[in-house]
Amino acid sequence: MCGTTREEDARAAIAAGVDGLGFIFVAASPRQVTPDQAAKLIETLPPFIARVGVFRDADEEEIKYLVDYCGLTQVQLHGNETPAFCRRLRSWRRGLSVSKAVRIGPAAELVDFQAFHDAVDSIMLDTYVRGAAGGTGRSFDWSVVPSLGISRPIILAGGLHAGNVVAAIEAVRPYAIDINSGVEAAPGRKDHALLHQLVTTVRRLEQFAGALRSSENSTDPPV
Ligand SMILES: O=C(O)c1ccccc1N[C@@H]1O[C@H](COP(=O)(O)O)[C@@H](O)[C@H]1O
Repeated sequence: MCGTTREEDARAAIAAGVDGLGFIFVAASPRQVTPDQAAKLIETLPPFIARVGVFRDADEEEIKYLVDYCGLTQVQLHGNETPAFCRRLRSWRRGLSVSKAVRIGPAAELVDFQAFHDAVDSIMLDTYVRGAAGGTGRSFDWSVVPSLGISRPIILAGGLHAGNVVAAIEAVRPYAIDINSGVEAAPGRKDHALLHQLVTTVRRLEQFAGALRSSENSTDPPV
């Protein structure tokens, strides 16, 4: 879950079952947190929860500083960061997970996904909206994803909410999803009921898919 600004939202997200929390360091965002806010929130988190810093065309040294200062385990890059930039961050700190966000839409950014193959740990797909870096609450045409030739794990983002998340997962089959404005009462203030509803929906789908896989793999003879 991205756009964490309050401790009660972090607690609710973890109780609902999210695997990671995102902290936005983008000045234009209504969900922006200061380094001190992020560090304090991160201090309260239990083990095994990913701590993700969200940046847009930030200075490399600033990102490195915030990784250490806040204890980030992952960075999510929403600007024009190049493969070389991503590669440098990834090799700077072994274990730091680097995700490049790419916006998809009618005027989609032209991206050579192969050039990012050995530069990032995952590709985040978000919706292209002119003039916006992210957090638009808008989804894109998921059917284009297979034609993009992405060879890294896909994190699907962009306007996901309890009402469309199953269709989104079925269409894209992503490694993970990122939720943000679809679980908010207002920018930066998560709605705990919406959050619970969305995460429960995803977990149910996972269990269902797991049950299907295990029945397909069953070696029991038919009765
Ligand atoms: O949420 C923001 O304000 C934001 C600002 C700048 C860069 C990224 C931002 N959020 C990311 O946008 C996607 C999609 O969000 P939504 O579900 O459409 O609201 C998500 O990855 C957020 O991490």
